Order: sequence, then C-alpha cells, then structure tokens
Amino acid sequence: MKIIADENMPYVEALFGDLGQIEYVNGRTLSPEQVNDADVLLVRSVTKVNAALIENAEKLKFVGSATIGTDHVDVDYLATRNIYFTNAPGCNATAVGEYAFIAMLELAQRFGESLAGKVVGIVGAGNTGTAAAKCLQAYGLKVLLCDPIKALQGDPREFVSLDTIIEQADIISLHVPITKQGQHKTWYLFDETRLNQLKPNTWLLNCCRGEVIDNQALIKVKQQRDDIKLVLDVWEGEPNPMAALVALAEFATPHIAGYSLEGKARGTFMLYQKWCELLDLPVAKSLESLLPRFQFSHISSQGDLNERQLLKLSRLVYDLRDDDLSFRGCFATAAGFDLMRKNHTYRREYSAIALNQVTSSLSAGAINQSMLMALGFTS
Ligand SMILES: NC(=O)c1ccc[n+]([C@@H]2O[C@H](COP(=O)([O-])OP(=O)(O)OC[C@H]3O[C@@H](n4cnc5c(N)ncnc54)[C@H](O)[C@@H]3O)[C@@H](O)[C@H]2O)c1
Ligand SMILES: O=C(O)[C@H](O)[C@H](O)COP(=O)(O)O
Repeated sequence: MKIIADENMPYVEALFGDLGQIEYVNGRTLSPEQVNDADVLLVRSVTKVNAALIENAEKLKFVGSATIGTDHVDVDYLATRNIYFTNAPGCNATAVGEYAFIAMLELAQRFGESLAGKVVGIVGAGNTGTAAAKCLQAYGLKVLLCDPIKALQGDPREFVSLDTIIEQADIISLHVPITKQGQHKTWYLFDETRLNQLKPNTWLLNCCRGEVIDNQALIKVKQQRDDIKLVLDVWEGEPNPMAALVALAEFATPHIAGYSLEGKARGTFMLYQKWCELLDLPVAKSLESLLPRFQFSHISSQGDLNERQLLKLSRLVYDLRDDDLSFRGCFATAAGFDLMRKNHTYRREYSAIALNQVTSSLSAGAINQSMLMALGFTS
C-alpha cells in the first residue's frame, strides 16, 4: 500500500510505518503526478485536495487531513469518487485555546493592565472557541459567546449576537471556520464597517482563518485607531501576509496557534485511528507513547500566584514573544513563513506540567491550585 504524506506531518512513521510504504512530499507544491499511484493521502491545511490534484489517482481510497479546518478539501468531489475523507476535529483545540489565553496575558503585561476583570467575546463556540472559553472562565473572566448556528441547534449555553460582543467585549477572539456562502458566512465577517465599530481599546485576536478579517481594511482602521491591539496568527493570502499588517500587530505568528506537540500528535493519531477502524485493524499504538517528556514536567510553587507569575509559568509551555520575534525576521518570504512552521516543534500544552502548589489557599478567585488545574495543568 502506498501512503503519500506531507513531510511536515509529525509521527507519520511511528503510526503508519507498519501499514504501508510511506513517501513524504512537500504539501504546498504537491502535484497530481505525485499522488497518481497513492492508496492513502495524508495532508495538512496547505494542500488543496480537489479534482485537479487527484483526478487520476484511481487507487486512492482514503484522504486524511490532520487539521480542524476543511476549507482546503473538496469534500463533495471526494464523495462522488467514494474516497473516504476524515479530518481531525478538536485535535489542536486546547493548543488554540491556550494560545489565545496566553496572548491575552502577554497583552495585559505589555500594557500594564490586568486581564482579570475584562470581558471576552468569543466568536465561534466550537472546539477552539470552547477551549479558549474554558481557560478564560477558569481564570474567572466573563465570557460572551456568539455562535448563531449552535444557538439554532439548541446548544444549551447562553449566546449573544455579534453586535453585543462588539458593544460589550474588551477582548474579541475569533474561532469560526471560513465560509463563503450562506446566512452565517464568515468571509470578511470583520469588514471595515465592523472594525470601525470596535469599542475603544478593544483587543482583537484572530487564530482561525485570515480571511475572516478584511486585512486591507484592518490596516486602514488600525492606522487611524492605535487604541485597538491585535494578535494575529492567521493572514489573508498565506504564506504571504501583508507586511503593513504584520507591523501593526502586537503579536504576529505564522498560523501556529494549534501547533503544540500534543495537538500535532493528536491530529496524526486521529487519522491513524480512523484508518485502523476502516480496515478493522487493532489500534496498536498509543498517543502518549509519541510525546517526549517535557523538561519542566514537575514544578512546585509556594502559595498563590499573581497574574505576572501565571504568565511566567505559561511561558514555560509557550513563550509567544519568541515566536513573534522569529516571525518578524522571516515572514517576508513564503519560504520563511513555511520554514518557521516546519521547525515549530517545541511548544507544549499546560497539561505537560504537573504542578504542586505548596500552601495553596482555598480562596475563590485566587490563582491557586484549583484554578491552575482548571486551566489545564495536572497535579
Ligand atoms: N490557527 C490555527 O492554528 C488553527 C487551529 C485550529 C483551527 N483553526 C481554524 O479555526 C476554525 C475553528 O476551529 P474549531 O475547532 O473551533 O471549529 P468548530 O467547527 O468546532 O467550531 C466552529 C464554530 O464556529 C461557528 N460558526 C460558524 N459560522 C459562524 C458565524 N458566522 N458566527 C459565529 N459562529 C459561527 C460554528 O457554528 C461552530 O460552532 C477551523 O475551521 C480552522 O479554520 C485554526
Ligand atoms: O485547521 C487547522 O487544524 C489548523 O489551521 C492547522 O493547525 C493548520 O496547520 P497545518 O495543517 O497547516 O500544519
């Protein structure tokens, strides 16, 4: 069996090595000739899987994308060809949620403010939005959720409109898929009009898809409104973000909000699980066996923490400042953007740290052992 896999998808050898002959390819430049004799195709968000790519791949029976988003895959075409498709919903949700939370802690520190007490609006309350809300609520913040689709489906959580979020939230974090049609389309959901409606001093974070914000309009609005602060992980026209926008963002990264080792491993593992299920094979490998031990796996601290100390602790699993600095040095070329993504193999999730807070208080609202557990650290 021939398995074609993106060279930047980790753990493919460990999980699929026994199941067939693996050939690694550059997902961004993958050509039809390279997939013509494939049985299995494993991709990431940078590969457009459509008729143009796989028309002549007659043996192809399985396409797996180790991603949450599916906008790069023509799922209708795959269905007409009876090719099984799976993605990895939720695989990197914790990573995205922690990225957003840590970015907010960083902004608070940079501007001498406290994150505690702010109201956060989450647009899109699926896997990543819920993961972000989990951290924020664990930290005691008021969270407003906007997701008209979930509301219509009867999700029991309380939802508000996007207008309410814009009026009331101090911070807005975007977590929607990119959709170009329909009542709830998200393409340029934040256009110039909406961007101009942001209340003074809003922090706007985008870790879903670049085109959810009109990037040209964002440049224009931000040039007139320095009160708005931006954290941007995704960009219109990746891998070529607009240089003027990078310069205007407080924190800028190359679409790596989901790139914890845990999230990456989960993505490939979910494809492996699905493939085993389809072939009626036992799931012989485990997710845990893939992950290296974290160098700060056990930490003891004395007493409750303050917000600054929580940020210090967070920087052990993910120091956003480092990525921001590297990005500014490499984003000018597509190769630089992609290389930083390729080499991004160092980030962990809060769960990688077992925390023992000696003399932790029981007071509600304190950054004590129970709040840290709720954030995702382990004991
Ligand atoms: N930056 C990254 O590394 C990274 C990582 C993972 C996912 N993503 C992107 O984030 C997107 C969201 O991921 P997810 O796991 O949360 O997906 P999800 O499908 O679990 O949740 C998306 C939610 O958005 C809601 N939604 C759709 N249109 C909306 C609208 N107009 N207004 C408000 N809500 C709307 C949906 O109802 C759904 O609940 C993915 O589709 C992907 O594009 C980016
Ligand atoms: O949709 C997703 O899951 C994310 O955008 C994903 O993290 C992108 O990473 P890539 O597939 O490009 O490695």
